[in-house]
Amino acid sequence: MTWMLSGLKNVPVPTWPLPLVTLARSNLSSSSKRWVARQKKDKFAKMAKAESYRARSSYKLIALDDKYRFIRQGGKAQPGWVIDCGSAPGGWSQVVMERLKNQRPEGEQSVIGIDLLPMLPIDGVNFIQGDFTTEKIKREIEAIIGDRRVRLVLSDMAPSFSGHHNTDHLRSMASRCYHQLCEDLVNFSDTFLCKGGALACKYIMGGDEKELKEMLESRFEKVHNEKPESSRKQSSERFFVCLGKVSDPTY
Ligand SMILES: C[S@@+](CC[C@H](N)C(=O)[O-])C[C@H]1O[C@@H](n2cnc3c(N)ncnc32)[C@H](O)[C@@H]1O
Repeated sequence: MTWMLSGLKNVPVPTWPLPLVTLARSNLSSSSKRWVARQKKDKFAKMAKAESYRARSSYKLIALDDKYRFIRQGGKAQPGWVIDCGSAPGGWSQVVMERLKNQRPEGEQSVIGIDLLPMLPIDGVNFIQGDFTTEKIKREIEAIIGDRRVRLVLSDMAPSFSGHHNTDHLRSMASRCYHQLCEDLVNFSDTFLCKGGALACKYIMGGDEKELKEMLESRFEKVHNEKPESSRKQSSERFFVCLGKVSDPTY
């Protein structure tokens, strides 16, 4: 059985989309049953369903953007690409497209979504399946963006694990994997993000966040540390919102 450490919560959840009622009746561990019960009560899960968002995580991006306005810099969509790393199932890409609505020429794609997993199409989103750190994906991005700039990089990425681990082991592995993902993301934004551009990324608290913040502060004019209301209190995830990249991209 394959398990994924979801970015939305720090409990193992199955990676396939079984209906909650099936999960509730199946032979699940007590922690997974608690997760199913929480999902049924969860205000943001209900809102996501009602508003047709593919994930409750959409509300995390909505809260961050309501506060810092990085999707439409200056209140008006700026030319250039938005890259959504770890985009599947598509909740964040949906929010970006919604906020860019009527602000891009008809038929023009303005968002690149990248994920290890497949993602159902979203109008205006150019999806690439693969690992964002690989040369292959970087070449595909270069082919898409041509000489246009990338003005925003988003990451809600979460590492996935397989096998059976005790909780402490899983937590420490998660912390190390997140840190590596964040470092890879900083290198990625060094390569693609334009001067003046913004980066919003998830990280989890685990001891290395000071080092990560310093890396970001050396590259951006402002680095804000946020915990949106929709991020569960018991989850150690937080978000950095970094504004005003100080240098040009290197690609
Ligand atoms: C919490 S989910 C993202 C949810 C998404 N923001 C949404 O709102 O629908 C995290 C995603 O990160 C992806 N991911 C993890 N490592 C990755 C990598 N190296 N390259 C691309 N995607 C990755 C996972 O496959 C997973 O789908």
